[in-house]
Amino acid sequence: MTDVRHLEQTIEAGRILPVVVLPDAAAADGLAGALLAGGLRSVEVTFRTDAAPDAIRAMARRDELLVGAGTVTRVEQVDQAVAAGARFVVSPGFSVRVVERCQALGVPVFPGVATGTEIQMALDAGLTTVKFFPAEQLGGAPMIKALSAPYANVRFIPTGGVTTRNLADYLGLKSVLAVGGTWMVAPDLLAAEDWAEVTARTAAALKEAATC
Ligand SMILES: O=C[C@H](O)COP(=O)(O)O
Ligand SMILES: CC(=O)C(=O)O
Repeated sequence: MTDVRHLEQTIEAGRILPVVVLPDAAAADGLAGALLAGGLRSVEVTFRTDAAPDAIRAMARRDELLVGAGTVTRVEQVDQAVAAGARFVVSPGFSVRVVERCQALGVPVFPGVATGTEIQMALDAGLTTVKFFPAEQLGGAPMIKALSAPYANVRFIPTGGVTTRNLADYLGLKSVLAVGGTWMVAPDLLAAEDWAEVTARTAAALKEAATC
């Protein structure tokens, strides 16, 4: 059983959760090294490609990196993710079945929410940290601020359209645990295995986040 508080503290320390879509698991170790070199200690590897389980397995070998699974929409993906070494699970939406499977396995889960209804589903399931997705399209930081009024104990991980341009708007909110995004692990960088640029963007993002 993973200590959720400790895990959330690790994610909150960097305040950035890179969302990785990796076409080929062969690039996973290079990517892990690039993120660590940039100063990041947590990453979400999405099940948007078949490479996800092998990529998670490869990245989870690095003890200093907290590796989670993203875009987990089905129960069998929870099992695959956990078997590969994922320490947390993220979904773009709220699935009762996915949440219950994670809870049965003792794996922290951050379901996606877009409305008060979904936040209440999370609260009913005993969860107080959720992904807010797709953040910019849903109204961005002002929307989170509005939702935080009635749901004062909920922490959000906004993802979707977050970049260095609007990072501070989100991280300025107490209710935001961290922001998720792809800008430091953009598909063109991963395809080119441009680890120097991944490290540079990661370090720049962390530097900016530290000022918020
Ligand atoms: O795939 C990841 C999420 O959809 C967020 O993507 P984005 O940071 O490129 O908007
Ligand atoms: C949106 C997101 O983070 C996910 O697909 O899990």
